[in-house]
Amino acid sequence: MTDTSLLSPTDPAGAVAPKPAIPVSNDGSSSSPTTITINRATDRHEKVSIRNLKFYYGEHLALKSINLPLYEKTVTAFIGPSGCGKSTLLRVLNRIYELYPNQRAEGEVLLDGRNVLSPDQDLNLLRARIGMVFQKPTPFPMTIFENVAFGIRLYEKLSKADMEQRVFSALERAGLWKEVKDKLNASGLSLSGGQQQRLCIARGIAVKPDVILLDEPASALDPISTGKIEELINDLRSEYTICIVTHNMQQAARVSEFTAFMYLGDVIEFDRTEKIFTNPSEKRTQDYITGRFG
Ligand SMILES: Nc1ncnc2c1ncn2[C@@H]1O[C@H](COP(=O)(O)OP(=O)(O)OP(=O)(O)O)[C@@H](O)[C@H]1O
Repeated sequence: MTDTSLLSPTDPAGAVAPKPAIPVSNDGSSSSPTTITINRATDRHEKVSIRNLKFYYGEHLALKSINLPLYEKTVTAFIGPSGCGKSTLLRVLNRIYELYPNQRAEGEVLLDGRNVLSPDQDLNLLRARIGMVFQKPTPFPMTIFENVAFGIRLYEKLSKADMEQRVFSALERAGLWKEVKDKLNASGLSLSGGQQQRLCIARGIAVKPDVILLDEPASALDPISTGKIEELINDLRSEYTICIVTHNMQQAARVSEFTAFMYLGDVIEFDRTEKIFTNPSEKRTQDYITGRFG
């Protein structure tokens, strides 16, 4: 499987006063109990709009009805206790779940206004636009250069010189160039875990994605490698729409601008990260971030 993808362009930078928090029900209407708070921002462009998204593993409803914006050139963190649906939500966004039987999604995931769940969506193109990096680094058993070139070849025919330039700049962008420039023909598997993870990020960036999905990208790494991944996320946010699943709340607070707290297949609260971690609207969010459960 190819685990890369791309993301897009513009971000209306600027700090804007958020709209008042609107308690909404699971289906996004605003009429029901104050169990869910989705606090949309007025100063951001919605790159991805998730609407009434349900997801099933066989008969098991793993996502109940998610309504959520993902803002362009913004890092959104997904937090919540084990099994709440964080990874499942990421897996829906680039339809990677379709590699497995008996898994299905309902609802809409609009990328630049177009529903990527529609049957006529080209899956290769989708996975180029929305790339994914997994918890465990997944370099291919080929050279460092070829690991990055591989994804590009799936989508584009480049001259040798253009290919080299694209690969080199992806390695540079992923903060790996200095460490690998003298051994581009060594196996990707010969790198350390942290380097392998940055190689996977380089592979994703190389196809010029719009969105990058990071599923616990640093949880298998030592603190120094984790720091490098966080630096890289900070560096990439100006160009890409980034979603990160993490169990590390300090990490979510450090790297993200928005945070979604998930619980039992629902997004319970979505807001600016600072609000979530200092003054959440929902008691369940408060209980989770203060360690009362999870
Ligand atoms: N392949 C699968 N088949 C059936 N059920 C699954 C499968 N993968 C996940 N689930 C179920 O879907 C729900 C959501 O799982 P998911 O892995 O998305 O949670 P998560 O929040 O990412 O958990 P964690 O933090 O432990 O990684 C859980 O109830 C889980 O048991």
